[in-house]
Amino acid sequence: MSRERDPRVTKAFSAMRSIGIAPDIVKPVLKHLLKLYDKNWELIEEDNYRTLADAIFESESDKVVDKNVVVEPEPLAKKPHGAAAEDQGSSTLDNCSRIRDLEEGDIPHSSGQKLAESCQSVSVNTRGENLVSANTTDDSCIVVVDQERDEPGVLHKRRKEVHEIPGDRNVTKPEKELPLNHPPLLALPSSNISPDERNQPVSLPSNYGDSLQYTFDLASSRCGQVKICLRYNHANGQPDFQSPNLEAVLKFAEDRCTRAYRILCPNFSLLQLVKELCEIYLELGAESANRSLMNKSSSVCLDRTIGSSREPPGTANAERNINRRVRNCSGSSNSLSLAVGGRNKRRKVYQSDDMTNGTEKVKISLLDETGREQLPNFVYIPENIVYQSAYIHVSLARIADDECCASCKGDCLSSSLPCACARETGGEFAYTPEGLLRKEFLETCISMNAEPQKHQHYYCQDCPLERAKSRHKPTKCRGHLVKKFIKECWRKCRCNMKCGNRVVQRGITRKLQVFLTNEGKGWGLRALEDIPGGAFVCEYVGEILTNTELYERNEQNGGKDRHTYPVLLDADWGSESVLKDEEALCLDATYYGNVARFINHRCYDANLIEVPVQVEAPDHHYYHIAFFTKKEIKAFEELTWDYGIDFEDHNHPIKAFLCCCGSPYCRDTDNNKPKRAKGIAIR
Ligand SMILES: C[S@@+](CC[C@H](N)C(=O)[O-])C[C@H]1O[C@@H](n2cnc3c(N)ncnc32)[C@H](O)[C@@H]1O
Repeated sequence: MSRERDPRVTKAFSAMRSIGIAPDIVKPVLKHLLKLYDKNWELIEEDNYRTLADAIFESESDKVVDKNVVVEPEPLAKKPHGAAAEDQGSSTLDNCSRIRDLEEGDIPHSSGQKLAESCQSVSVNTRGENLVSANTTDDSCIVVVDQERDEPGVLHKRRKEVHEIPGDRNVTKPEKELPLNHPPLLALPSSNISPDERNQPVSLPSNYGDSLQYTFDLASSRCGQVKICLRYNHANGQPDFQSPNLEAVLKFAEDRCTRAYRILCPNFSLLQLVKELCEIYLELGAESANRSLMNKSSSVCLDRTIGSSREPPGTANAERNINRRVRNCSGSSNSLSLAVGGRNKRRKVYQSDDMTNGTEKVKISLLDETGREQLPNFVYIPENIVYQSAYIHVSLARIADDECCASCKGDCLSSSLPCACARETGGEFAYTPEGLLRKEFLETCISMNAEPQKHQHYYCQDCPLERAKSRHKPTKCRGHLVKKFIKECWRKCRCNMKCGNRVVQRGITRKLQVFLTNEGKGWGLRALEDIPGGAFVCEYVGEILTNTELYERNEQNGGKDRHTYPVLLDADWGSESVLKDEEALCLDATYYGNVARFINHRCYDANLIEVPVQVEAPDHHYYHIAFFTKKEIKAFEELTWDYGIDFEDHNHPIKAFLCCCGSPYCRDTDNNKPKRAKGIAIR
């Protein structure tokens, strides 16, 4: 009987085939990866099989190195870069074949230069439009940036004038005037690159460190052209060396950088990075007052600029950064704090590549492009922690047998009947096998949030909220919405950690970033990848306080904190006649919290929704607040949540902020009046 092939294997083979890799090459690598990742297909399938493709390319290049013979690889119709099926036509670089398509007169010639098939040069301009390949005589690659400039001290020349700059000995004049959309055709044999009168090239000597067998030259001309020459001397000693296709080199390098430096921008481009390098070089060179800085430390600063996780090239922010000047580099080598100066003013761009200090499974970066904001002062914690008096007693004995699935095995979602935990959720699993909220569950939660008055409420006999406000004369309870809970499987359950009914407890998996918003809301949280609707994003984590402790805390600081972050855990408050003080709980993320403390409010059409999730405690006094996407979210979209503030409630102990959510349904009718106090109590 023939065994049926796992559809995931078939898919992997076909993804690789689409980029020209034969199954016999794929098979051993895939096998190895499956073993390495303990059959975790997600890691292999991620980014359209990027890991698999990388592993194949690595193993192929290892073969070449190991045997010191060139293995003729399968012709790579397309090279994976983010997507295996990327269209080669969208590639930004041409290789030698393109040159042959050009007219003879268009091919750049420099004096005495012979064209060799093996090497290409690339030209880019600041508009990112013109790229050309040409051949040079040695194994170096040359990048030319043609930047039009009109700043004093830097000549502004149109492209067709570029070749007429006196003193620019390195730039070859093409015979013909180029069509407007045609790239500048400049081929510069690296050996001929010499400094012009103004800017000396930055050059690392070939004996810079024992292993550094390359030279790296940067030179600029008066017309604003910057030339980079890279020479790798090892190649000279290898008779079999063949210059690789430049397009492949760039794409490999992009892939490698993306992984090594954890670049999250899908549009990361090495060419853009090179372009920025040239532009920074030009800008520094143009500033004569900074000449000494340029001579002494520019190479250090440039290294840092590139090595640090500034906005990845290719993004709007990277474009903006081009106009900034590096004046000073500070911070330790792994601190990504970088000082960037504008022409007349100093600016600081605070960045951290992981504000969680390694406490989450994924890194979460922090970015302030304006340099205006103080870094948030709080301690990052990935899980809630009791401040002092909150009564949270977690013990196996308190979990009754019918409150867990003690007879389940493997993945509860794969069983035809809902397990005991699912019965606690309301008879059905809340999650799909893909780990998303089921549509009906999500829709009910959204409707409950949008129109709470249409849903059932609990009314406490003795409301802890009112009691905290006035011990002697508490007013009537205003009601607490009866919430829809998720009960996840936990320790006493016999399913495994990969069970589909364990989502929130696995923690953050999405790529997120804390950034400074432009609308005056302070810091905010955004997605760095597309996230489907119904996906878990993060939990609201903070100190677990009793309602009284929260009230006292607020009294003590007199509402001085610009941002306060309490959330009530009031789902069960009305179910008991008198709730003990230590059981009326809330979460405060002001001093201890996670990324959720940065989620800003948006009236009605926020993209996140909070769902109460029970993990360890069997009662509803304590539970987790989990944020799920209401709909698909695009990369770089800010993540928002409707705090449920009644902006008209002027008697609330904490004054609401002036809402700048920008929603067409904004409930704050006061938002064109003078600013109110900041700080809120959320729900
Ligand atoms: C949970 S925090 C969100 C993170 C906060 N922006 C920060 O910088 O730390 C809530 C505070 O953010 C600010 N905020 C949130 N949403 C806002 C909005 N729509 N308009 C104005 N301020 C907002 C308010 O100061 C509020 O007290």
